[in-house]
Amino acid sequence: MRKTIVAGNWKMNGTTESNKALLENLTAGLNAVDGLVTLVCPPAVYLAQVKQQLGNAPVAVGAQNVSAQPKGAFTGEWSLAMLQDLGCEYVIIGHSERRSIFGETDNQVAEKVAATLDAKLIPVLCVGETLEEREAGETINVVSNQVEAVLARVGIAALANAVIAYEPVWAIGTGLTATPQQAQDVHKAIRAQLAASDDSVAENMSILYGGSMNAVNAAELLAQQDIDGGLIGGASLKADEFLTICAAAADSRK
Ligand SMILES: O=C[C@H](O)COP(=O)(O)O
Repeated sequence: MRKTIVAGNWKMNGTTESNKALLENLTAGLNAVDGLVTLVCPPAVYLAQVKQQLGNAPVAVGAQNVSAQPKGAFTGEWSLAMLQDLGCEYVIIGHSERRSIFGETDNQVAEKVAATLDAKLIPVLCVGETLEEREAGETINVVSNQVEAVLARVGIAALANAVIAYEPVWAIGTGLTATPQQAQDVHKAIRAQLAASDDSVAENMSILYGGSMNAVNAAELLAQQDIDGGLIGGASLKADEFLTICAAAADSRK
């Protein structure tokens, strides 16, 4: 059975104090559940703090981005070796904010995924369409091209070690959520795309939904057959909301 993953993307939020309180509340309320991964992705400057505070708690730590370069004169960047050094296990790659604000291309995203897989960390590859693309009926094409760019670079066998997150851009931070059916349709299409290369990779791939997932709508989204967790922004900054989503994810496995 594929893993269910509840990932908190803290984006550019937090302070040493607020991180400490958030993690205290989170770990106090969290129940370890077989097959359920709870993941937090703080800003890079706080990765060491978060990793240290979590200790042996059943919460994995990920970065929100990484350089595909191994080392050297790349001011402002950090490497996979540095993330390994800190004990990070996951890296969010190709988030729509990286694509739209920082101009990351499909090729750059593919290089980052390839480097992350080589380093034996787990990439969380983000894909998703804009509102214009959805209204033009292009959703499946857009998402499938984003997946294909990575598939063509790393191959299906390596991609088996990744996680995919479908995040409709129009639902991110807007309070607008894809309906469970809209999300399920895209997740199903992604799985079918993978199955065209390898049935077993497709069957075992965790495909997360992201875009205004919260304590109220999580259960219904997570009940969909092809939704295997969430990539949560705003609601991951509140321990009680995030814990409610984790509980809904645990229930969805029953
Ligand atoms: O990475 C997380 C997504 O961008 C979703 O963010 P949101 O839950 O604030 O809409």
